[in-house]
Formats: sequence, structure tokens, C-alpha cells
Amino acid sequence: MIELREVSKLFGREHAVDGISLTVASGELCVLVGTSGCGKSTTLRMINRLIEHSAGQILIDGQQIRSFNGQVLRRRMGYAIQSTGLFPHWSVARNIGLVPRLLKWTPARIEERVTELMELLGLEPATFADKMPAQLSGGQAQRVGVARALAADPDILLMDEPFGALDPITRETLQDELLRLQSRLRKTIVFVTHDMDEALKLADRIVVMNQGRIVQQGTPQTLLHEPADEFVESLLGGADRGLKQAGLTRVATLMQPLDPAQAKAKADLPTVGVDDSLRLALSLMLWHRCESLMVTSEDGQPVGTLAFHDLLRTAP
Ligand SMILES: Nc1ncnc2c1ncn2[C@@H]1O[C@H](COP(=O)(O)OP(=O)(O)OP(=O)(O)O)[C@@H](O)[C@H]1O
Repeated sequence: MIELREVSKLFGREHAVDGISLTVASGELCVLVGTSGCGKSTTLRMINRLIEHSAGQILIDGQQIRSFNGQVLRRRMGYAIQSTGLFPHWSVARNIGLVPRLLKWTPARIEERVTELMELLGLEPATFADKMPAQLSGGQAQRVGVARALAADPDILLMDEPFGALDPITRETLQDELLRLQSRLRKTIVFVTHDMDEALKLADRIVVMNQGRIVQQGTPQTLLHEPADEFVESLLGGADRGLKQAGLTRVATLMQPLDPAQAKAKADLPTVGVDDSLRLALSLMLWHRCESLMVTSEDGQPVGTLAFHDLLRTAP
């Protein structure tokens, strides 16, 4: 668990962070979101002491971070950043093995761990282990950055706009992979982004910052339903909120079970997956100009139907 109590950071006389209090529970994915310069990166870097806080307390599992040596603390936490920070003259495998090497793991254990992580992140070891960072695409380099952050199996992962420089499709893929990894690894993650759509998709809890302060924190649903003020509302996209809400809700929540007597008559309807979002369902209805869809299970079997009027039941 990470706790920030009335934490501030002053650069000269300027408050980059101004008395924020925040608790991130173990296993929680907490996203800090806000416009440029609001203090997100400074907050993240205070947690691993790349930046020292000026006032307040930061605790990891109840212990003040100042009681740890800074380097020791950083080795206990994964850190992934937008520019990846990979060493350009080191191979992918050597980059991933950095922290285990610093922790003096045996070469055999490091090799085993590097191979395991490359497989976990979808980087075929035989193809990528010996490549140099310059030979990687942006998406592959980010995967290496995340693998390196996970190398020593830290409980805490700090991620600063890790997918910020990627094209939208690669970015979506890596977001999906982070969610898949998180459902398996249950790390305590603090993730910084300026992109509210990314925050809504990834977060268990979103913390909205403005001018060094926290203006609201809550689940994606809470923010969408009850934005604290106009600033939060504008970050959420104002009138677009209905679509964003639909993007967070699964088809399964509103579908009607399939009536076997009607199955044949509905067999020609366009299909949507039970785990797809209502936003996708709406898009399919608009595209196919139809008012209902057949809902299929993961293995493609029809399990229900979803009607246009059902979608209106998501309204708050
Ligand atoms: N080393 C520094 N020295 C002086 N001022 C700094 C320093 N680092 C950050 N700041 C200032 O602190 C404020 C918060 O910066 P920070 O990088 O935390 O914002 P951010 O929300 O992460 O922004 P961005 O999304 O643009 O990265 C800004 O006004 C910035 O100019």
C-alpha cells in the first residue's frame, strides 16, 4: 500500500504539488490524470524518491520512504516511462535483466527470468533477446520497458505515460495487455497519463489533478456520473460522457437471454460478443442500421439478444 499524507513539492517558490493526500491499496491500479504541468510526474517521482518531497509524508506499507536508502527503494519498485530509458548499447535481454543484476541474482536465474518476461510481454526470446533498442519499433521498445520494470517482481509499479508516444492501435494493444497482466499479477500500480480515455479504460480509481492539487478521485463510473466540477467534466469530454459510459459497460449486463423459439428468426442479426462494450454494440447498430443484435459467447455460440431500447437502460 502507498500512502501520501499532505505531500507537497516546491521548486523554488512554486508549488508543483500542493498538499495532496492519497492512498493506493495493494493490487489497485490508480491513474493520475490531468493537464500538462499539474504535478502528475512529480507525484510519481516522489514515490520512488527520484524527487524528494518538501513536506508531508509518503509511506510504503506503513513505513516512511525516507527511512529507506533511495536506491534500495527504487529497486523494490518497477518504473516505466514514455521514453523507455533503455540503454542503447545493451541488448534487449541485458536491458531487461538490469535490476536482477544489481540485486546480484545468479546468471542462470536472470536468464530464466528474462525469458519468462519476454514471453509474458509477447516478445519471442529467440527473435528479440539479442536485438538492440534501435532495432525495435516503438511498441516493442515499450514492451521491453515494461518487462524491465517487472524484472525483479516488484509489488509496486510506477508508470509515467508509458504508452504516450505510440500510435493509437499499438497503444490500445498495450493497454489491453497491461489489463491482462494486471488481472494475473495484481501489482500496486500508479499510472500517469493526460489522456482521460486511457484513464477510464485502465483505472480501478482515477485521481484528477489540477495545479498541484487533487480535485477529485473515484472509480471511472463515479467520475462519469458525478464529476466534481467543470474542470473534471471538460476532461471527461463534456457531452461525450454517454458514449464513454457505454464504453465501460459490457454487453452482458443488458442482454436478454436467447428465447430458443426465436433463435432461428434472429439468426441473421449482426453479432456482438458478450464481453464487448455497449459502445461497440451501438456502433454496430448504427453501421448495420438495425435495432437489435445477436449476442455470442466467447466460442461464438448465440446466447442472447441486445435491443436498441436496452441501451437506454445504462443512463444514470
Ligand atoms: N526540476 C524542476 N524544476 C523546476 N520546476 C519543475 C521541475 N520539474 C517540474 N517542475 C514544474 O512543476 C510543475 C509540475 O510538473 P510535472 O512534470 O509534475 O507535471 P505533469 O503533470 O507531469 O506534466 P506533463 O504531463 O506535461 O508531464 C510544472 O509547473 C513544472 O514546470
